[in-house]
Amino acid sequence: MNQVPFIAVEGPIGAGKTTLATMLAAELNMPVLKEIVEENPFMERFYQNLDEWSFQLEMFFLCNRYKQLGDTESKLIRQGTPVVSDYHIYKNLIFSERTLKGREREKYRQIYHVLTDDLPKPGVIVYIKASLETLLARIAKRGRSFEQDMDRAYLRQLIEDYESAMASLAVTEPETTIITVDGDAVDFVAEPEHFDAIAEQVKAHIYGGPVR
Ligand SMILES: Nc1ncnc2c1ncn2[C@@H]1O[C@H](COP(=O)(O)OP(=O)(O)OP(=O)(O)O)[C@@H](O)[C@H]1O
Ligand SMILES: Nc1nc(=O)c2ncn([C@H]3C[C@H](O)[C@@H](CO)O3)c2[nH]1
Repeated sequence: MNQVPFIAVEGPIGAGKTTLATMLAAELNMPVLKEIVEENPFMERFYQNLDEWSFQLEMFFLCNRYKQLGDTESKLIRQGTPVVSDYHIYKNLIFSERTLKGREREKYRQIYHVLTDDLPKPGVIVYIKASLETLLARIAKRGRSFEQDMDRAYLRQLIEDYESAMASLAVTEPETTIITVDGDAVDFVAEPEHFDAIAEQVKAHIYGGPVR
């Protein structure tokens, strides 16, 4: 890779993105970019009534990520500082295609492309995939009140949506390396060698991988 390394950790809700991104940033000595959650004023209402609040929630996430990634590009990447992020901007489309319908979905798509087409895209995505059981256990362990009654069907759908999205990114953005982590079998928190194996793969791509 001959450009400034930009790594994104992705996966469905509770997969361990923030945890792994923070660990990778420490290992690689890079700043970590974390998405805004608690400050989102629509989060609680969204989980109580998806149909009513999804457009506001998706727009809030989109505007926040647009600002964060714009700042990251100007203040870090363009200055030569590599970054690890706990999300990829594409997740906006993964969620919005699931939560929005009809005209709102169409309007959101247009705004998404206008805002994101020239944002920096990561060269490496670490995709944590995990079963419904694993995700539910982690969501329960983390204990955010607004997530505790999450509809299982919604989470199950998102697992599938993530699978399709990663398969489609592999085709539409072949220059992006996708490292898939089996979140059911690999425990990068409890097993140092599991984390080391992921970190080695990332290092191989950013320092020793093919020149992009
Ligand atoms: N490999 C793991 N083994 C056990 N617990 C884990 C593991 N990874 C993360 N956790 C725990 O699971 C919970 C969710 O992790 P985390 O917040 O990193 O997920 P996330 O993917 O960033 O979530 P979100 O999609 O909501 O942003 C946390 O309590 C974290 O400590
Ligand atoms: N609908 C929707 N769209 C998004 O872009 C999005 N990004 C994150 N989330 C939800 C998942 C966790 O509950 C919580 C923290 O990740 O916020 C989202 N929900």
